[in-house]
Amino acid sequence: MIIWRLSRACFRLRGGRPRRAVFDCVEVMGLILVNAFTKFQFPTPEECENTMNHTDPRQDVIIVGAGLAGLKAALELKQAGKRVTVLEARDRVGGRSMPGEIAGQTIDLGGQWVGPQQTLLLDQANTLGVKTTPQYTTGASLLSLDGKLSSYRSDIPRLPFLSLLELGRLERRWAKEMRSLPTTAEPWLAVKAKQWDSETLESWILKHVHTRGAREFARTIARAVLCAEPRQVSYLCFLEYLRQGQGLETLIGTQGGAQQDKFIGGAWRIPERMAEQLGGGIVLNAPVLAVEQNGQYVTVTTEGRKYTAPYLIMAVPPVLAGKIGYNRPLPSKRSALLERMPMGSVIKIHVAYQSAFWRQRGLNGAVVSNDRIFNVVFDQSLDDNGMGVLVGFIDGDHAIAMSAHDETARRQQVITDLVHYFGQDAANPIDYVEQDWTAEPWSRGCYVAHTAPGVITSFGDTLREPCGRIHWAGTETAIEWTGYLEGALQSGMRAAREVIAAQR
Ligand SMILES: Cc1cc2nc3c(=O)[nH]c(=O)nc-3n(C[C@H](O)[C@H](O)[C@H](O)COP(=O)(O)OP(=O)(O)OC[C@H]3O[C@@H](n4cnc5c(N)ncnc54)[C@H](O)[C@@H]3O)c2cc1C
Repeated sequence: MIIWRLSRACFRLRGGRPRRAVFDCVEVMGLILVNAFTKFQFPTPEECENTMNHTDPRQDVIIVGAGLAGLKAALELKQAGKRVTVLEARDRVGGRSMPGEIAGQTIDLGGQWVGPQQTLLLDQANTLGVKTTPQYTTGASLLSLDGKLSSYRSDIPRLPFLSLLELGRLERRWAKEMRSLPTTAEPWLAVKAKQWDSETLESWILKHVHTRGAREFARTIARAVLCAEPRQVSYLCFLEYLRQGQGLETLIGTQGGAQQDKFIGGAWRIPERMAEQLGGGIVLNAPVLAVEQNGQYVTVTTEGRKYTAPYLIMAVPPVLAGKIGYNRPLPSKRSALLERMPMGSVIKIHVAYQSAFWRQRGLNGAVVSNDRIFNVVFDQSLDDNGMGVLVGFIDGDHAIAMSAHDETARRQQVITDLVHYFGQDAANPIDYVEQDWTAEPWSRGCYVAHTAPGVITSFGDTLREPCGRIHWAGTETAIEWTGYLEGALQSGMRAAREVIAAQR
């Protein structure tokens, strides 16, 4: 309108009608003023701040989450010459890998063990100068089954003869069934996927395992590895977890298994050093609230800031990815999956004593129990001579129940259980440290997400599928060792590769 009036004024001037031209010019100025007042809106204080704080849009990739998956993706992208910003909700990096201290000894409040099969993690640690030390295994382990305490010297506890026979058969059956799953981590494509995903692990146990000892052992295993009750987990989900962890023996094993070694000084040093290697580009205390995909860019909103880049890697637990707002809604199948991948429940507890008194009695400090609340325990002492430290877990339903109590009540329960296992020597610890992962708002539980029946076969195929410019990482999306530090690294590498390929 304004342009039309201006060109008409010029035309009238050239045509020798100056009075009409002046009239047109006045009209134009009036129009400009009206437009300015009616269309211009003052930005809200929030918009002002957002505009001021908009980061450099020349970033190539934004990564949400500075756990091992997000950090690995960032390092891979940096190595490929990409500019990366990592946004982390907490005031520290590492996520489910977290430092702690008991009586002056550094400890892992989150992930800690590594097995010889976990080569990405071992290589990563080696590159960063983080060394391993074997888990202490000298001596006998303890089993507390239905109130009865016994000791054993292998990874399989001493059970009644028939239970042991059945347990052997069960292990062989699980090994065979897990081998029938695709090695590409697409369990929904398995020939028996629908059948195995139509029941819980508990209903499967009730149908196929008959002795009490073998049943209880199977249930304890599920609780120990997934921190969830067998009635909450689909049988297909459990089998896929076994497959990713190379079978039951490897998953629960110490020598030759996933608990063979620990990291000297703590596994948490790995993400810490990865962050140092990145040399900047990590924004802490920056919970991502919303993600907008517009044309060629993704814009991410944190409290008071916006970040823009062509691609985004979401490296947070599924349940938290589902809480973020998306301007272009995720495909309904994908949303449905995020809403149906709850985390397990676990409280990790360290207890320190003047000495590792159990070692002097020929025990290695390891305990498995079906009848106690503090039901999985390991030795965490540095050596034979100094302070003794035990580390263990309260998991599944027990974790939810104990989370509702205060620390004094939990401590009392833990010490009571330790006295049941190790006798009165365990009654007087010198220090106690706990980490309740069910209460962590930026994890919402641990170690890993699981799925109930029907979820994998209905929605599972969207697990790693990019949604526009959003790519997915995090241990839950791993192809091997989901739930572990190894799986987190592997998922970060895969997501980085996807983004590099998409940018070509
Ligand atoms: C008690 C315990 C014991 C374990 N034991 C072992 C073990 O012995 N060996 C082993 O290999 N693994 C173990 N694990 C599992 C291992 O720690 C995890 O698999 C791994 O750390 C997951 O890494 P990740 O990067 O996928 O996710 P995370 O570590 O969860 O990282 C995700 C990050 O995203 C951040 N975040 C979440 N939401 C947002 C948001 N909206 N905006 C910004 N940031 C956000 C979180 O703060 C977090 O830092 C254990 C875990 C726990 C808790």
